Amino acid sequence: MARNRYDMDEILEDSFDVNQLKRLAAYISPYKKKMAGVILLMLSSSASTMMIPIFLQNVMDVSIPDKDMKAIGIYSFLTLLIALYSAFALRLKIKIMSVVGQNIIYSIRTDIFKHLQELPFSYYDDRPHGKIQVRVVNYVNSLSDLLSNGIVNTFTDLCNLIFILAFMLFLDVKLTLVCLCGLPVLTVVIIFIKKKQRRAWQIQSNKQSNLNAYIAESINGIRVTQSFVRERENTGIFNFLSKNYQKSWMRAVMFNFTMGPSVDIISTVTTAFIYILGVKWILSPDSTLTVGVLIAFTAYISRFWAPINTLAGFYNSLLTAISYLERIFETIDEPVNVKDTKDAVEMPPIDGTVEFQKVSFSYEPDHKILQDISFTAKKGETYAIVGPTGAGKTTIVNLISRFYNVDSGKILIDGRDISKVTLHSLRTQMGIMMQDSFIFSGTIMDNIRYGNHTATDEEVIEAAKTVCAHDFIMEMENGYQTQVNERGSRLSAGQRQLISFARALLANPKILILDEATSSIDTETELILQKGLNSLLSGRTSFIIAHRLSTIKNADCIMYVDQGGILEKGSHEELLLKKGPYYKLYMSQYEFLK
Ligand SMILES: Nc1ncnc2c1ncn2[C@@H]1O[C@H](COP(=O)(O)OP(=O)(O)OP(=O)(O)O)[C@@H](O)[C@H]1O
Repeated sequence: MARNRYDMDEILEDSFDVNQLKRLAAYISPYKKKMAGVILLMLSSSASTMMIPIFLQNVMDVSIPDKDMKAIGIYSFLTLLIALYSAFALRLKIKIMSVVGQNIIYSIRTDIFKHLQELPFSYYDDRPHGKIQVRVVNYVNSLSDLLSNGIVNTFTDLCNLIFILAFMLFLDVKLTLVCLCGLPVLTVVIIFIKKKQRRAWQIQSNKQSNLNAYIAESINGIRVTQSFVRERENTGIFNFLSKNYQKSWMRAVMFNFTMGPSVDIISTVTTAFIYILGVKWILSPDSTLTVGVLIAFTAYISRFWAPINTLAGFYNSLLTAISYLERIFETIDEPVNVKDTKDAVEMPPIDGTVEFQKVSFSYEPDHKILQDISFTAKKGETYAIVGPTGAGKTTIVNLISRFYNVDSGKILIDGRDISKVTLHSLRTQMGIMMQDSFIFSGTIMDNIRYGNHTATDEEVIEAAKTVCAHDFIMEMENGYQTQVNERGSRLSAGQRQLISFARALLANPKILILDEATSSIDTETELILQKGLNSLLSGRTSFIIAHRLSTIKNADCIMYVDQGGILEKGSHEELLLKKGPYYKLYMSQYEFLK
């Protein structure tokens, strides 16, 4: 998959896929009864308001000439009642549809988030995180208007149009035909701008995504930015992206704003024609058209164009929503290529033998990172993986947890191919401490307990003691209940590592993976920690990646990885005797310390 950046637009869909609306309909479906109820309510309200011009006609043509004050009073009272009922119906509609709209949005957002939780590392490797966030938050929110008002209003307005047409035809067929002459003109306007309008909204969604990606990247990298005094350059990039967003937005809304005025112009012109022709027809000697009918008819014309205006608005929000829906469903459809196979079985309690059989792997096609790697770590053994930066050490341990699928070869745990067992049963039996010791917002207790919700406070404290984290935690204002921020910004790098370490241990794993677990910890603490660990590691198979070779000297086996393969392996003493790359690495560190 091509990598995407904040300054790269995502590929736009050319043709509109109706299936996206069908899929949206599936989210709407549970609320169709409520929506139908609201539509009926609105229809009853508009049907009653449609009586008002008829009252007007009667007042003009009958009650005023007859000086019938009682009838005028009744018509006024009925008009007031209808106005009150309409206000009540509108209020109820807003109340119900806001809840329905937000419920639908909630379901869509839940589905995206659930899917994002399952997507493999490779998905996140390939795109800026800001572009993912914008889909979950902004794009989904943008559907709010469509779902809360658009759909119900469209149905109501379509029915209104039919009612109004019926009333207009009832009043005067000729005037109705004059009024309908405006519709073909509107259709031409819609056909003319439709494609451009959709493309404009797609581009706008892209620019919004780029801007979001840059904001997320800038916030994450703010410390580096300020250290290298890059604020001005970054503001320049931001302004450029923000300007692009603004321009794309202006262009897209320009199309939207074309619709309203077009409807207004067409309605004004047809109304003018109706007045001219109406007056002319009234004045002709054999006319049946009365002043009351003409006034009532013109009252209907404005009602006739109002729903058309709303329908045009709905059409606008539909086109906007479609450009967002494309991105939302694209995320939900993103294939989870690291997942349980159909016949996947539960991994039985792991004993601990890990075997790589001719494993090859690449992140990107044609760029092999590991080539035909084979080794077997027996139950309870500590395997250290060393080698130069970028040699593939982290990649090896990521494959053991099946964060990526291998290109070829097999990884077996206790003789079982890990691609044939469920991910859940595999990963719950592993303790993984990654290079990035991510700390979540919450208490220290929560952070350590992250991988084992059922662990008691005592077990958490025990794990913290083992990794020498207990003392510094107790020195904090609320001990284990101290609140830490996302990324653990109020903790030192070493403290963050110790908390992640405790988290990995608490999962009580059969296989423990420590990727640069102690690189930020002072040597004195590391020495104490090492002692505690030795007893803890017994019985568990562990993989330790470390650049500081002093930490892995006692490993059962040390693998030196480089150039896509294992260049040598053996115990510390054996490798020193070989005088190969490990020896050179060790001597360089030894020399460095002298
Ligand atoms: N997500 C990724 N997408 C593409 N290439 C990657 C990705 N992650 C790592 N690589 C590449 O794979 C190679 C091995 O990376 P890996 O992280 O396994 O190295 P490492 O030996 O653990 O390095 P270090 O000692 O610096 O942690 C590197 O050349 C790196 O550029």
